[in-house]
Amino acid sequence: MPTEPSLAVVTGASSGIGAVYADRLAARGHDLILVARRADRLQALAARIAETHGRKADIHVADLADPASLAQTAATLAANPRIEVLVNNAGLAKLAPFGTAPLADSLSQIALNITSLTQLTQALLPGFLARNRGLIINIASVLGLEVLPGSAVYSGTKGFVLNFSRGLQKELAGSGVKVQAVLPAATATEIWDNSGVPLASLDTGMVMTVENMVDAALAGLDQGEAVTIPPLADLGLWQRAEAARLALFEATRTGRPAPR
Ligand SMILES: NC(=O)C1=CN([C@@H]2O[C@H](COP(=O)(O)OP(=O)(O)OC[C@H]3O[C@@H](n4cnc5c(N)ncnc54)[C@H](OP(=O)(O)O)[C@@H]3O)[C@@H](O)[C@H]2O)C=CC1
Ligand SMILES: N[C@@H](C=O)C(=O)O
Repeated sequence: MPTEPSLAVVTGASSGIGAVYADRLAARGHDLILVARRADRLQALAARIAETHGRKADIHVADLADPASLAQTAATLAANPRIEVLVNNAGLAKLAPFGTAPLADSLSQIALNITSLTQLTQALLPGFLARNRGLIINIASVLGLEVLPGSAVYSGTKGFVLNFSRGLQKELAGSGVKVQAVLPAATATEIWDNSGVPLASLDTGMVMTVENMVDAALAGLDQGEAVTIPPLADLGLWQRAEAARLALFEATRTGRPAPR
């Protein structure tokens, strides 16, 4: 009996990193559900995917920062047992000093980067666990590891994505459900011009193409990496940082105040 190809959901598929993930997952044989607000962009991508890869891409137009639209999206996805992959990619950056930034900018970053990612994961995970099969790719950022002036809220949201992913990885260990956190560094997408820091103002030598970013992230996935930092050549740096982080945590489990 021929089986239907698995379905991959990509949020924020209308541009940048999400659009390339959609292309690459289609090339790997997945049908797709493309989620974002801009229907015209999603339709154009769905047509390209059908033509290039012969895969079916449905579009789901939603504002994931809007609670009602998010709830409707979560319910629709939860009801689809063919979904095997969730790429939590939709994200927003507003890079400005917190003290003077509009509160709405902070809250919209939290709503999209944290709340929607959490709610969509919660919607799909029970089905993944019931079928003991699934993959969740959470797009964080290297700005989840470091904070620059102007990135307090954005970095906070991406720190959440990294730690949320770590928690899921521990809870799901031994199951057929895998979670990868991806921490891109600067990548040439629309996010920059929308963030208040124009892409053209960045040192071009530090900016990756979207295609290179996604292909490196998928190479990390294929090698079983739990956390992938696409431009990081020296994996030992990450391993030493992780070892130091765990040693620091262990050193707090004394139950006593430090002598100082
Ligand atoms: N580019 C970079 O340098 C880096 C990016 N990242 C992360 O990568 C992810 C993708 O960003 P990137 O491709 O760069 O940026 P883009 O701005 O190109 O893409 C963002 C995507 O999110 C969607 N989106 C934005 N707001 C909403 C919303 N309210 N509801 C639904 N979808 C929404 C957009 O679609 P639409 O407007 O049609 O709704 C778009 O498809 C983000 O999580 C970002 O934080 C991490 C590190 C570096
Ligand atoms: N998305 C970028 C900031 O706008 C980043 O995470 O580096």
